[in-house]
This record gives sequence, structure tokens and C-alpha cells, in this order.
Amino acid sequence: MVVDKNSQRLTIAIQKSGRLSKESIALLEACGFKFSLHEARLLAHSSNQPVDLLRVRDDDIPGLVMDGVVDLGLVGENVLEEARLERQATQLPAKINILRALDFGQCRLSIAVPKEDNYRGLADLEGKRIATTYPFLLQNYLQQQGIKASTAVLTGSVEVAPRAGLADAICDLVSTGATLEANGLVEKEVIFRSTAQLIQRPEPLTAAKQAIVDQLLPRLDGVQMARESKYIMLHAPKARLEEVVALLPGAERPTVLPLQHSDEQVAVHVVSTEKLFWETMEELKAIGCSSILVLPIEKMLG
Ligand SMILES: Nc1ncnc2c1ncn2[C@@H]1O[C@H](COP(=O)(O)OP(=O)(O)OP(=O)(O)O)[C@@H](O)[C@H]1O
Ligand SMILES: O=P(O)(O)OC[C@H]1O[C@H](OP(=O)(O)OP(=O)(O)O)[C@H](O)[C@@H]1O
Ligand SMILES: [Mg+2]
Repeated sequence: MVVDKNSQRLTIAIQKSGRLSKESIALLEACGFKFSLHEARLLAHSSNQPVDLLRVRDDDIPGLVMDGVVDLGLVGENVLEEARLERQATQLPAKINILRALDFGQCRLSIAVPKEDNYRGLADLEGKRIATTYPFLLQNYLQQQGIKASTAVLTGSVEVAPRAGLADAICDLVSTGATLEANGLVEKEVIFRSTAQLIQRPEPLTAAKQAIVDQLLPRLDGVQMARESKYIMLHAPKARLEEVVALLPGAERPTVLPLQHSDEQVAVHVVSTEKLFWETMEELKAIGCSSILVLPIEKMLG
């Protein structure tokens, strides 16, 4: 399979199978692209747009985009930054356009040590060996902190390295912390915070491809904004309207409607840009609100 660099079809590289795969496809589909995916195939065509998906290991995505082999990529910032540092060190082109930070793939790259260690601070890592998949991000951090430590580069199962006698500490991705805990490790230093990113190759796109990106970005913003927002409807006592609005996060301009057969109560409709917690709903009820409905929003534009 060869990706034709001069094709008029916009090529987007995504992770084939892993933490970002499902959400990458779901996001592009929510933006209106239709794909028919065959598990074994690397390339998937969109049936309704001149767009192709290239499904690869996430480590390959930054290089493919930086070299202009594909036009766009969806990849974790951790993998992107690691590739950028590695390419800078080896004098390879490392330019990239970051188009958007995305709302999935949130994790952090942290240094963790065995729980029985009496870790007092970074200075304890001086002269030690740290196992990691991200040697450039790690060495960059250690250098900034003035610490000299060696690295053992592992592409997987980093968390077993201390027990296996391969390293004194690890530097790996953490989300819930369950992997560290299961391996008797404790998180000590967060060195990088990451989320998935939409990236574009550095050279300008053809007008036809640029037109697709110009259409994609507002749709993507709309999808992400809608995912964070809720449509809230409730009945509120007219006399306590100000208190009600103050309780609703991000709802500065509510629609207030009269209710038939009621002078004291009004209907309030708002789009709230933040999560609405049970506690807030209970407070609304306590000041006399009723029929409180919280609805998901599918799409938002302008
Ligand atoms: N626990 C996590 N929670 C949330 N996001 C994560 C988590 N672990 C990793 N990620 C993000 O998802 C990306 C992909 O993680 P995954 O574990 O699938 O990578 P991988 O094993 O290197 O996959 P590949 O086979 O494509 O190389 C990571 O680079 C990171 O940005
Ligand atoms: O803090 P936690 O919620 O436990 O998540 C952290 C784990 O998640 C990732 O691995 P993943 O589960 O994607 O599998 P992999 O190691 O096979 O890539 C990462 O490499 C950690 O091992
Ligand atoms: Mg990988």
C-alpha cells in the first residue's frame, strides 16, 4: 500500500488499534464523514467525502504528518512531543501545525518508584536507571531539573521493569493509576500532561483539501462543544429567578417563558456549557424548582 502524496483525497492518519482508535473514528463520523472499515485494511475510504483514513501504530503518526506523507493525524500529545524532540535531535524535519486539542486521550507521563522506596525528591534519581517508552521527553525533563539518570527504553510493559531488575524507577503514562498500583509503584513526578491532538502537515494543502479542512474544523468544534454542553429545562419560581440562573453553570442568557395557569412559576430553558452535578439539581429543587430536565445536545453551530 502506497499513499500517493499528490492525491486529491485528504488523508488522515489515526491509530489502528489502541486507546485512541474508537474515539478518533467516532469524532470523524460525528463530523459527517462516513467510513467503511475492514479490520485488516490499512486504508479506509470515506463514502461521502474525498477523504481516506490511514490506520497505523500511533508512534508512526507524527513522522507521517511531519514528512507530508499524510495531510492530517490524530495522535496523543505525548507521542507527538516525543517524536518532535527525537527528530530535532537527529536533524530531521520536525515542523507541524497543531489544529486542535481534542477532548479524549487525557493522561499524564509520570515518574513512579517502588512503594517501598523512601523517595524524598528528584535528587534521589541521580545516577539511577529509569525505564520508559519516552526517552526524549524524560531526558528533556531531567536535564531541565539538573538530574543525571540513565534510561532503559522499553516499548511495552514498562511497569514491570523495577520488579524485573531492569530499572530503579519508571516513567510511563498514567490515567487512573490502577496499573501503577497493581505493580507496587507510586507516582512521584508528573513530567507531561497529554490529550489527543489533531495535527496537519507543515506544507500548505491544495485548495480542494484545504476546503475540506475548513469545513471539518467548525464541525469538530461544534461536536466537542456539544459534548460538554447540556440543554436544561425547568420550572422555577419567578421570585427566585436570579438565584436559579446563578446556580446554572455557563447559563448567562436563559430563555424565560410563561407557564399556563401560573403567575408564580416560569419555564426556564438554558444551554449550559458545563457539567450539571446532582448537587446543583438538588439545590435547584430546594429553592422551589420542579420538572428539572437535563438533555444531551447532539450538534452545535455558531
Ligand atoms: N490510560 C490512558 N488513559 C487515557 N489515554 C491514554 C492512556 N494510555 C494512553 N493514552 C493515550 O492514548 C495513546 C495510545 O495509547 P495505547 O496504549 O493504545 O498506545 P500503544 O500501545 O503505543 O499503541 P500502538 O500499538 O498504536 O503503538 C497514548 O499515546 C496516550 O496519548
Ligand atoms: O493509570 P491507568 O488507568 O492504569 O492507565 C495507564 C496504562 O494505560 C496505558 O496502557 P494501555 O492500557 O493502553 O495498554 P498498553 O500498555 O498495552 O498500551 C499506559 O501505557 C499505562 O500502562
Ligand atoms: Mg505506540
